[in-house]
Amino acid sequence: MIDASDITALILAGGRGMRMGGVDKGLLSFNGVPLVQHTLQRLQSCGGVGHMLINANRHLNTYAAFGVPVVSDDLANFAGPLAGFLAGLTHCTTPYLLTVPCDTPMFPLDLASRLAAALETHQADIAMASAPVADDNGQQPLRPQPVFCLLRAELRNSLTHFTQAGGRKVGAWTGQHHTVLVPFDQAGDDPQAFFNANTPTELQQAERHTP
Ligand SMILES: Nc1nc2c(ncn2[C@@H]2O[C@H](COP(=O)(O)OP(=O)(O)OP(=O)(O)O)[C@@H](O)[C@H]2O)c(=O)[nH]1
Repeated sequence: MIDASDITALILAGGRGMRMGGVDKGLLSFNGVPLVQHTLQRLQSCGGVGHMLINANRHLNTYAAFGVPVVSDDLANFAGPLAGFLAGLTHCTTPYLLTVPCDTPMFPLDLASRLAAALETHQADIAMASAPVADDNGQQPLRPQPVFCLLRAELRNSLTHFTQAGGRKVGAWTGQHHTVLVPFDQAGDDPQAFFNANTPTELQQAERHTP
């Protein structure tokens, strides 16, 4: 059984945040608390992870003040979330890495435990969340949530090779491995859990949401 102490959570806060005006999203206030701190507290309160890392590429001293090791991308020029995955896999000392973006403040509290259970059950390499997303036809099909992944740490070499060859898409890399999609559409699941705040308006919307 995968124990919480076997899992390091990596908070992805290394993006450009262009739709937010180019600001460092993790440091934006969410109900009076920086998004990265809110994410840390939510991960702590769920108890499913034993260790944490912050992945950031700007304001490193500010991030360090949250009391968790900060790791930056080795890949240059904001290469995308996979650059963050690689930084996390390089620095984590546990057998599993959980990736959680800083801009999805209502993410499920049982994220780690459900991904871990699915990884074990299916003997998979990667467990990726999937969640209902409204489409233009008023339907809510399940869609992969590629920045919510539980990864085996031994995938580091694979990701190194993939990114060295120029690969940048999360799905293109995870598709090379045994990946299980874990649906978060069960009774009791918050349909807004994977709502991510890319713009100032969306951040205000998230603040108004009461889970
Ligand atoms: N380490 C790292 N993380 C990234 C990078 N780009 C995006 N991310 C993270 O991946 C997650 C999803 O990012 P996006 O919303 O697609 O990109 P963003 O940079 O946050 O925002 P936009 O520039 O508006 O697209 C967020 O948690 C980002 O912090 C990157 O170049 N490096």
